[in-house]
Amino acid sequence: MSQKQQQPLQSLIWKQEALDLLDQRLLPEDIVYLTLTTATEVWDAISSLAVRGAPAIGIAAAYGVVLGSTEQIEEQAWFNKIIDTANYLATSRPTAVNLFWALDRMKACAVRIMEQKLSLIEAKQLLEQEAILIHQEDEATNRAIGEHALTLFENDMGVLTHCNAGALATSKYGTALAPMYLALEEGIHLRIYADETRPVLQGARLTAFELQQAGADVTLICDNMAGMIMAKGLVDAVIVGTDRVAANGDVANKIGTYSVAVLAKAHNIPFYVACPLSTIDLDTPTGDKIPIELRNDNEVTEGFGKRTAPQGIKVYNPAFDITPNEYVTAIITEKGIIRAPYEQNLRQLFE
Ligand SMILES: CSC[C@H]1O[C@H](OP(=O)(O)O)[C@H](O)[C@@H]1O
Repeated sequence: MSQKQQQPLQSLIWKQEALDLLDQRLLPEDIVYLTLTTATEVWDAISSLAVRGAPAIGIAAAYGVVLGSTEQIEEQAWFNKIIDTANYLATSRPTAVNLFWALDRMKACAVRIMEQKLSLIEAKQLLEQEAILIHQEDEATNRAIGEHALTLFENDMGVLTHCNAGALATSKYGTALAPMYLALEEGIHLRIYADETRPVLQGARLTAFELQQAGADVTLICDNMAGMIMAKGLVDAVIVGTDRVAANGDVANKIGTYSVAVLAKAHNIPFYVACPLSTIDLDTPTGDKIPIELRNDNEVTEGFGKRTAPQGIKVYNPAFDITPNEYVTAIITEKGIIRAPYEQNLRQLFE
């Protein structure tokens, strides 16, 4: 890796009795790792966006279940505590389906453990192994997503992305940013445009940061500039992450994604969504059934310190929006590139 390229920071580091979590609220200025030792601390970290990004949220919650399994006296109480802890962590944020997918995996692991009549020490070790497996699988999954996505990009293409679906939103590589990391490895030059992504600025604070650290050609733009650079012919493709894909291919992602998708369609620019199978929710039939998180007014009126709106102003702050499937050119997964008709083609991924 050249001097100017640096390994991306790890969003989560499991330390057996503790979870070290990169506090993404402080990036890009400060690099601080929180050491979490309880499920409550993990809940707070997810809810406050200290850790964010669908896969990273799922991984953190899985470790949160392990942290909540320590002080049991007998196996039924241990099992009950595991289920209660998982259900508690499920209340931290409503939209990213990876949270619930990871917690369901941990609960299923606890059921398997109970069938084996193990000691509590052995039980906790198996539960910890499941969380570590979720974490390790994510890295391989993201690299596979990147390999499939890179087949869609050519040297010197302009690629726009929204929010942060990079290494900071996952275990490594990211989903939408995975092809950008692989392009760097293979010497393919991509001109990357990162939307700043108001109001929490995941694009400016996180995507621009991690891609600059990696030595990528990244340009930061305000969200309202996306249409203009598309009109100037600077964008050849859009690729974003997602927090939940409905069974019909509708996509929930960071607020502003729908606007980018409509602009891309207007300019005949392909709009790609990158995600692992764990983000595809066949139990939710259409995008309008995906719960959209509403966050605090102050993210809009005084984000990062300075107040930028009158006191008492009404605020609407949905953290996500829905992009209907007709705007989605393809969904790129670890199993390959999925195109319409999404209903049948997504279901086939799980057969
Ligand atoms: C790879 S999932 C990233 C996904 O999560 C972000 O939301 P948040 O930062 O609020 O967790 C955004 O929707 C990204 O596309």
